[in-house]
Amino acid sequence: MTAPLDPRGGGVDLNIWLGRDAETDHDDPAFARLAGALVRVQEVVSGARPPPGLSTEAATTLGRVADQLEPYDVDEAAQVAGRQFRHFSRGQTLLPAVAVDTYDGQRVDGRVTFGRFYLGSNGAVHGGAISLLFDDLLGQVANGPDAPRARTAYLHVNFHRITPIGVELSCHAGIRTVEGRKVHIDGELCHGEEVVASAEGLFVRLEAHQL
Ligand SMILES: CCCCCCCC(=O)SCCNC(=O)CCNC(=O)[C@H](O)C(C)(C)COP(=O)(O)OP(=O)(O)OC[C@H]1O[C@@H](n2cnc3c(N)ncnc32)[C@H](O)[C@@H]1OP(=O)(O)O
Repeated sequence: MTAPLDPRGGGVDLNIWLGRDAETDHDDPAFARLAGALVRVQEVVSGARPPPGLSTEAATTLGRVADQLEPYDVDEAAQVAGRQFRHFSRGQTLLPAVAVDTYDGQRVDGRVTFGRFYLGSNGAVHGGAISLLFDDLLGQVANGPDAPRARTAYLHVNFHRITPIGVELSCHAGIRTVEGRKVHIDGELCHGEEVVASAEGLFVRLEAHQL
């Protein structure tokens, strides 16, 4: 098995617990490395105050990279971003990288550190980034290995305390109830013992014509 690429330099397994690493036709370690490099650029650019000359030079360099990649545009069925199940964030550079510690089919416990890319202001993580984390984490639990595909019908997020950037937080999600096609999932984001945000989501399992 290919070692996951951790943009923060660690090396734990993740996403594999979804059981989706069977979809190896999309596994592309070189692309995952590219996504990891882009995550690093997002992070560094978000926190940098470079001199104008360097900004101009870096913009030219990044433009050149985009020019190189643009001819390889494919439709959704063929794309590899978001399908790197052996790598952090599945190679989807929008998502914060979650390291999964435990998963039993009903509940997941993991860790996440929001970097400067996710800063709202005043040292706090942007609320939209927290909602994104919950949508994906709860969504992955809803879409576990043996479960039918499900979509978020609603996601209710409560922001209890400022969520700090640059600090390792724990994140948790677990199925509360399943009623027919409706899966209710709860989530928490904690700084130490303190719950900084919580979420409650409804995921509706799709019918054949909705896949
Ligand atoms: C591995 C990848 C993990 C990543 C996961 C990320 C998850 C996502 O972000 S998905 C993208 C965001 N979500 C979407 O785009 C969904 C858009 N909405 C839809 O497609 C549809 O509204 C959908 C599928 C959720 C439900 O539609 P439909 O299948 O027609 O369900 P419908 O028959 O109306 O309702 C089924 C049940 O759910 C309930 N329900 C549906 N929507 C809601 C809602 N918003 N609030 C409360 N209840 C609802 C209905 O009342 C009904 O309940 P009951 O059976 O008790 O009468």
